[in-house]
Amino acid sequence: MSSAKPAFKRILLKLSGEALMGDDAFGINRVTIVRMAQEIAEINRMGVQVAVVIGGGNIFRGVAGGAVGMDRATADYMGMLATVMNSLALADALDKAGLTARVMSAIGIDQVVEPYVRPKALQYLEEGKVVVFAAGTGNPFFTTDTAAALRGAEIGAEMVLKATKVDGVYTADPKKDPLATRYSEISFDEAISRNLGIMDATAFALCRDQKLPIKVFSIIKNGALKRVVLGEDEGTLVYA
Ligand SMILES: Nc1ncnc2c1ncn2[C@@H]1O[C@H](COP(=O)(O)OP(=O)(O)O)[C@@H](O)[C@H]1O
Ligand SMILES: O=c1ccn([C@@H]2O[C@H](COP(=O)(O)OP(=O)(O)O)[C@@H](O)[C@H]2O)c(=O)[nH]1
Repeated sequence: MSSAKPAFKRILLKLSGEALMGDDAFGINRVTIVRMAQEIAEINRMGVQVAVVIGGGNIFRGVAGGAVGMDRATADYMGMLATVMNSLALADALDKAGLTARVMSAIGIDQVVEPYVRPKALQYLEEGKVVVFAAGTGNPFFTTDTAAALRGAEIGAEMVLKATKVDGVYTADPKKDPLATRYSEISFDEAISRNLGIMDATAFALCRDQKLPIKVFSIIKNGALKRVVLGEDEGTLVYA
């Protein structure tokens, strides 16, 4: 076991919903979610307080519903409910990995999970429990990236760790432009002015205003989360 000291006391981890699909076409891939839970358990055991915001794109995306003629706000509520399902699956996997996880929802569904109450979330984190924030911000027209920025700021996280399908922020979308190159770091102002599609502008602006740095790194690469937490060179740092 490594005796290296983590660089953070409290982090907010954003997991892309689509990344939960693994190699499947949709839904939650068992192997992927179990591996993620184990990686979270590893950093939690190093003494890092971990809060998680999870996306819902593997199940439903509001924009997709809106595009086929659904009322956008209704479609967004469906997207938020999708994040609740992912949160329950992740909490279950975290429990099986030996951790204690608590899911807190931004929308009231008290029979399923407890509501988000900030002091309660802080208490859980202090106790070493992993808190999974479900239902995004609780508002349509937002994303779970913005929820990650919001909750990260609220709980006083030192950094937002965005685990996604790409291994950092590129000069252009690397899935569309094979010539795109990766930044090792980039300022919020530059990321916003260059319109880099890795995160929406609302999330970037909130983190910039709160001086909350973001690290974008690969969810696919084994051990990347631990390397980020140890302050090693991994992914792209977005700074204020
Ligand atoms: N400049 C960029 N650098 C890196 N990734 C980008 C960039 N622009 C767009 N992307 C896309 O952003 C996605 C990562 O964001 P994420 O929120 O995890 O995905 P999604 O919204 O598809 O669930 C990547 O799959 C990548 O294709
Ligand atoms: O505060 C929020 C967070 C999410 N969503 C909805 O939930 C969906 C899933 O979230 P997201 O697309 O951010 O997930 P990810 O890209 O991480 O899979 C979004 O498309 C929105 O429809 C929303 O309306 N408000």
